[in-house]
Amino acid sequence: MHSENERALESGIVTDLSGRMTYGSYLALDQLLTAQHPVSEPEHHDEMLFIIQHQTTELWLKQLLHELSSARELLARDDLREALKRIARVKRIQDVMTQQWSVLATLTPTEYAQFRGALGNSSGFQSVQYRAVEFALGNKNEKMLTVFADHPANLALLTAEWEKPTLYDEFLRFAARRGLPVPTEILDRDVREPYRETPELVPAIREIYQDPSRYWDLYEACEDLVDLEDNFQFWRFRHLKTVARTIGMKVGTGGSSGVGFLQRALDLTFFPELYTVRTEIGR
Ligand code: HEM
Ligand SMILES: N[C@@H](CC(=O)c1ccccc1NC=O)C(=O)O
Repeated sequence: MHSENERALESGIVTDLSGRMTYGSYLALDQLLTAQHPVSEPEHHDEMLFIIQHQTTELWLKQLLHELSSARELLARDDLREALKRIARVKRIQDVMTQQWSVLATLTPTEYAQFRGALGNSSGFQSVQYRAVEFALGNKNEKMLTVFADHPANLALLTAEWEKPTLYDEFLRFAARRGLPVPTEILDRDVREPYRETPELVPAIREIYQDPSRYWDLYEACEDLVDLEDNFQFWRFRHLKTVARTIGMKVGTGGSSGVGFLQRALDLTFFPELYTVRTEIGR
């Protein structure tokens, strides 16, 4: 059929692109594709993968922040349906981020050890976008700001996030406007503090779970938030497991104990009452 095994270009295809917007110019590919700078000498083959894995994750983190900020604003404007649309996308992005660990898992401890020394004290712990996502979801920690003291733009980004209500704060304010008994101590809380479990909130959540058809959109929203937290924990878990298989129990380049430090993040929760209510359902 196609004996030459070559596709003819159609006459309408634009090939003279001078002075026009192009794929590369629109996407700033000259910058994006020249931003990989291996530091190992001689250059280690696997360092490129290490860089690309982090850079792609940072791009997705940027998109997560974009969606989470928008979800929060939509909730503040009482537009729960649109906010849930944003969260649906967040969940899909988290799936990709978690799946992506399997690529880095092809990096053996032997290979990584050959360029780890070149990384100095750099560490994912210093990811400002990761920290901003954690803040947006309620895991606020003022001490984390000190890590960015050397970088005014990052410090400004994270400080702004630290001062904003979390996604859960906005959801609970919305629920209160819908007439649910959200305690005022939550509505008036200092949003720069980590979100802490408030037992007095559980009855409001229980009301939603006991009568789904009455509160269908809120019910759906609660389950979406639980999905989001689950997904976040899956990402943390895959990170932990990748770290364990790559550096074992070595201390981290960022100065932490390594696996033990990452393990303790798995005990954190963004939406505690959404889990507590599960113990009470059907009682
Ligand atoms: C072989 C690959 C990796 C190893 C061995 C590793 C190791 C570690 C270690 C030991 C820590 C604790 C902080 C420290 O003392 O350095 C850490 C934190 C962190 N890493 Fe990685 N990591 C790897 C890949 C990645 C990738 C691909 C990302 C994606 C951006 C990432 C993001 C993070 C983040 C966000 C933290 C802070 C976690 C928290 O505060 O709970 N890491 N990593
Ligand atoms: N903390 C890692 C180093 C590391 O993974 C890393 C180094 C530079 C930039 C990002 C990194 N990723 C996650 O921590 C280690 O201790 O080997």
